[in-house]
Amino acid sequence: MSISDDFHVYDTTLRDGAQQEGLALSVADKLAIAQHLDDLGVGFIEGGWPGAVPKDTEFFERARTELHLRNATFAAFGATCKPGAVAADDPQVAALRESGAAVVTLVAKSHDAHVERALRTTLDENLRMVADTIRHLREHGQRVFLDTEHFFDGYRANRAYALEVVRVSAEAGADVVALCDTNGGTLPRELQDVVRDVLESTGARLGIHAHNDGGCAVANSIAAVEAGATHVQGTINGYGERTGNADLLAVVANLELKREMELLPAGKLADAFRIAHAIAEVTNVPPSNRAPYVGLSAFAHKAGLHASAIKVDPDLYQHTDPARVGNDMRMLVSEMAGRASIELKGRELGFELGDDRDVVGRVTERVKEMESRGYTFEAADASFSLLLTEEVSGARTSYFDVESWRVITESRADGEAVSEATVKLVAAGEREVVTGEGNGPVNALDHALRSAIERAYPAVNKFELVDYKVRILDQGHGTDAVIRVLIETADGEGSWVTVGVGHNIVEASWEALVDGFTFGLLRHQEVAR
Ligand SMILES: CC(=O)SCCNC(=O)CCNC(=O)[C@H](O)C(C)(C)COP(=O)(O)OP(=O)(O)OC[C@H]1O[C@@H](n2cnc3c(N)ncnc32)[C@H](O)[C@@H]1OP(=O)(O)O
Ligand SMILES: CC(=O)C(=O)O
Repeated sequence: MSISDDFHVYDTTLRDGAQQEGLALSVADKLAIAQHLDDLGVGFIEGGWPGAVPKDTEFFERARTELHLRNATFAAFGATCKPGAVAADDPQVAALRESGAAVVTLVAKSHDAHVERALRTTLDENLRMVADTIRHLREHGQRVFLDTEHFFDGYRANRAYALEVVRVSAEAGADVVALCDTNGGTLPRELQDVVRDVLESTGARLGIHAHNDGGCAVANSIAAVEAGATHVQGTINGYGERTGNADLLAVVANLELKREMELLPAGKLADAFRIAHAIAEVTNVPPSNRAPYVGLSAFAHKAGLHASAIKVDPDLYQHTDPARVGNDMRMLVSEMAGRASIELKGRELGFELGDDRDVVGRVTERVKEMESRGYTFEAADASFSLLLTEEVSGARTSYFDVESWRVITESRADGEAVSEATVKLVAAGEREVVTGEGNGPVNALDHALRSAIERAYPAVNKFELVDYKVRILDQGHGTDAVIRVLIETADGEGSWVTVGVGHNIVEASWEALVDGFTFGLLRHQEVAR
């Protein structure tokens, strides 16, 4: 059962979202996403087009027994019957009937040129197809929503016909007529005027289905709701064909937080961040950091002036409290930092620096100076933490003293290139001279370093290099350029990022590697010996 019929939050991630280039969902993926959507509390989940896409037919079959929805109602998507045919005899309409979905969302033409040129039939025949299919499904006990393809372009070309499609649909029994901005090029003010006119002229219950080709899908959805639409369609993370559909979480968050509408079950908006990211894991499409509300950067502050005001009151630089959508405020430390940024970031990392103006001043200067040489701390919290520890305690955290390291790469007779590293260091009073092999120089150094210190610090065996990023900073200099390396290390419980910079890629990698191990040992509360 849907939560409330007064306003519909209608998700089409599994149908229109799946039309995104590069997104391919298995039936298991679709079931997992449907579960997340139900947990979020949307009213309707459009599961796909049974009868047209075999996976979607299977999805509806399996969903019946494998999913027990608490909040949402399934909708099956499909087209009206064909020109010259009756709905009762149409195999695709039969598939919609047999899907078991309580709701069928029919797509119909509402633009005269599409009826005549794409459907190759008359305007009257299209109206008959729409009415016949709606009536047929209603007689078989299904609720019908109607998606009017290309509605806004159709309205511009032939207002009377576009309105007639809405009227006929409502009279035939469609509960909602969703006006579709299929090509996504309509602007909010025009869209709002059209929605108002359709509402006044037809009295039908209206919905909105907006695409983002002009970058206005969320704004258009809100504009439609403000003009009287009571059904809003969209997708999680704005997935969809071309530039995507309206990002449903942004639409809902805006309406709940800025218009005081209650659309999801109480408290569920605070799951938005978690669910957007959980669904991105299933789709295997990296989530955009810059997504409104749920992006990692949505509440990340970099400019020093912002931080100084946020110190007084976070609301001074935030449009809403990130906790309301399950996100967090983050401070970014960079060359644009001021004292306040350092103080707030320090607090985030567990350092109370408020009373120590000298330390804050020194750290600010060091960050600016190091960033001017190519370091970046905003993505390397662990290196920044080590820097802070050094300035607070007066000494660099050190678990081992490196005497020297070297690495060679040889091409063997079999054509394979392998690297061998030698590391000489003193750990816990013992001198170690250790070699390590690897499929590249950094891999070899990683093996040698971990062998050299594992006797003194066994925790190092839990560390794993999970990501390695290289960036050439002054590209004009070719092989003489400055190189920045970011290394992410994990220990099964979490991960941390360190940075190294140098003219030599191996030298930069070594710096990031040593910081990575040092931070890891500190994290495991190993005592430097
Ligand atoms: C705007 C949207 O995103 S709507 C959703 C679009 N989604 C999809 O297309 C994904 C699933 N689609 C499919 O699997 C296939 O396209 C199918 C099974 C629907 C149809 O495949 P085919 O029969 O091979 O036809 P094809 O895709 O080439 O053409 C579509 C046919 O539907 C007709 N059609 C288009 N819109 C409608 C409509 N609203 N009502 C009835 N028929 C329609 C077209 O005129 C065309 O008919 P024709 O075969 O007589 O020329
Ligand atoms: C129905 C649909 O997906 C559209 O018109 O964009």
